[in-house]
Amino acid sequence: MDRSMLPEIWKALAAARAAGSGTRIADLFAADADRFDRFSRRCGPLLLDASKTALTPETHALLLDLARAAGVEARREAMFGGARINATEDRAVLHVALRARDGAPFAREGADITAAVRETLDRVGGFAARVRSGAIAGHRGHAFTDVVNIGIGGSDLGPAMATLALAPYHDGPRCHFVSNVDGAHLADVLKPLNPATTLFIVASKTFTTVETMTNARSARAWIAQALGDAAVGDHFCAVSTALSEVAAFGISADRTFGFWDWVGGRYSLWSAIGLPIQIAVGPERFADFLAGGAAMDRHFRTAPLDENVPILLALVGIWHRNVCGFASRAIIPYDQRLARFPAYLQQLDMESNGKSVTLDGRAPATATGPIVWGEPGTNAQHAFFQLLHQGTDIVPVEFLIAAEGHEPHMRAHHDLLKANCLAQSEALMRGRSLADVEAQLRAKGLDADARAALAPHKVFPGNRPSVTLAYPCLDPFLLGMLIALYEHRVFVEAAIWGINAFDQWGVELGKEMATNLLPAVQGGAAPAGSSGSTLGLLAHLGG
Ligand SMILES: O=P(O)(O)OC[C@H]1O[C@](O)(CO)[C@@H](O)[C@@H]1O
Repeated sequence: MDRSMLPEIWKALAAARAAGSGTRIADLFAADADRFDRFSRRCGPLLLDASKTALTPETHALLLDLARAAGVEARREAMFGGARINATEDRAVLHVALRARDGAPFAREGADITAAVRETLDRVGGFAARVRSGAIAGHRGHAFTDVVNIGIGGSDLGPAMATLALAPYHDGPRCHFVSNVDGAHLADVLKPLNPATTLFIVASKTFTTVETMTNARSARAWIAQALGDAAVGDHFCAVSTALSEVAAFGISADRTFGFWDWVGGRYSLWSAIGLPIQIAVGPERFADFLAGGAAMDRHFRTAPLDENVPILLALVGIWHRNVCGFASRAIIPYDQRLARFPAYLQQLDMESNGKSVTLDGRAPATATGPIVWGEPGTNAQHAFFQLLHQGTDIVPVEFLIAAEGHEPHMRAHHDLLKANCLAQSEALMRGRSLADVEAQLRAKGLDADARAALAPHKVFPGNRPSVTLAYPCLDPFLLGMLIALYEHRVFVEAAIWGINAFDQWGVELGKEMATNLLPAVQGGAAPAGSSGSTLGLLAHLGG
């Protein structure tokens, strides 16, 4: 099978979708007692249930053919083998090497990179351990009570999301995250902190990102003003691939942790960028986190396509995006500590797959990455679920739920959380018919006119798809599995679409224009060609 077969398979999928359009998801359960088992897959403690979608054995088989014809397996091997699959940046994509724990060598250009990875992560772990114990202290000898990570995008979202997710394991200094160039962010974070007990991590792959460097310079001034210039070195460390830029900023080599151009920013929390996670929960739990990622990698690489969890999650994504035409997907963790997970996935998914050009420079034959959004349940139910249940757009939902919370003394809370999560996927699927609504209203004693006026508003169309990821408990290992699962999902979808998931040229234009506009904001002339709108806004906002 090869890509020349894709048009035929897309056509067969469209035909199967049209043929099945009269069948509701709920009816598929009635027709198949094994539907849950047929469309659920497991990887260790993680279960993916895709049975509440309109997939049938026929469409599932076609989707698997799509993956085969698109060369997903060969591309997967190319990634694990260190090929330069990020063609537009001429880079290998080897974040999987960061979490390899079984001693298997990872090679790039024929050279084993495992030793360098191990050495750097051991250095990071050693530094984190000494910050945690107080062996590394501030300029005046006080142990660090607070750590502020200054970074943005992949140098922020991963560590911020994971640190919150692992809050029950947090036994190190408090960790804070400053990303926005809006001075409000840094100011509000620093307000309650004591410079003498605060350590800054400047996290930037390039060490040129304007937001991060601006925040880092302001943080340096904050330390210098409170403790003197000589204190700065003791209160800063850095994570970057640009070691000379770090040195130029004034951070010493023994407090600088490198990584490599083959680690994309949005795939970097497994690297030294994970330093805040290591400081928060300790190197041993970070090792469990890496082990969870590695377990998902092994599964992704070795499980047959039909048993492969990332493959199924990707195929469901393709089904909804391309065959059903749904423009977005909602990520709803019924897990408050995954509150930042949707934002993290927005970068992972949308920066990777928000592309309109294929690897060979053409327009894609199909739509590519959907809009990804979400918030934790149950809060989301009281905010935007109205639209999910009764709106005119269908938004497939991805629910996440743990069997157990970390608060055994609050069992009643977790029972309610679980019941709500399961109820929502069931309600989205089943809906409520006009006949049912009318019967309910009749039972309440409403007369015919009142029933006719009210009933249409209380109808739920149903037949709205969702998948559920269920796991025993959100621990470091499980979190590692979950993130790696979504990374591989994004990878498989990109392989099917034929796009490069590892570049991000789409962020450049805005950065360039901001640089050009800065002088005008500061009272100078506006760049030639500025639109009337921008000129009007500049005048209104003032220099
Ligand atoms: O780590 P850096 O180099 O500061 O970049 C931060 C983020 O900026 C981006 O390049 C997008 O602007 C992301 O891909 C990256 O994660």
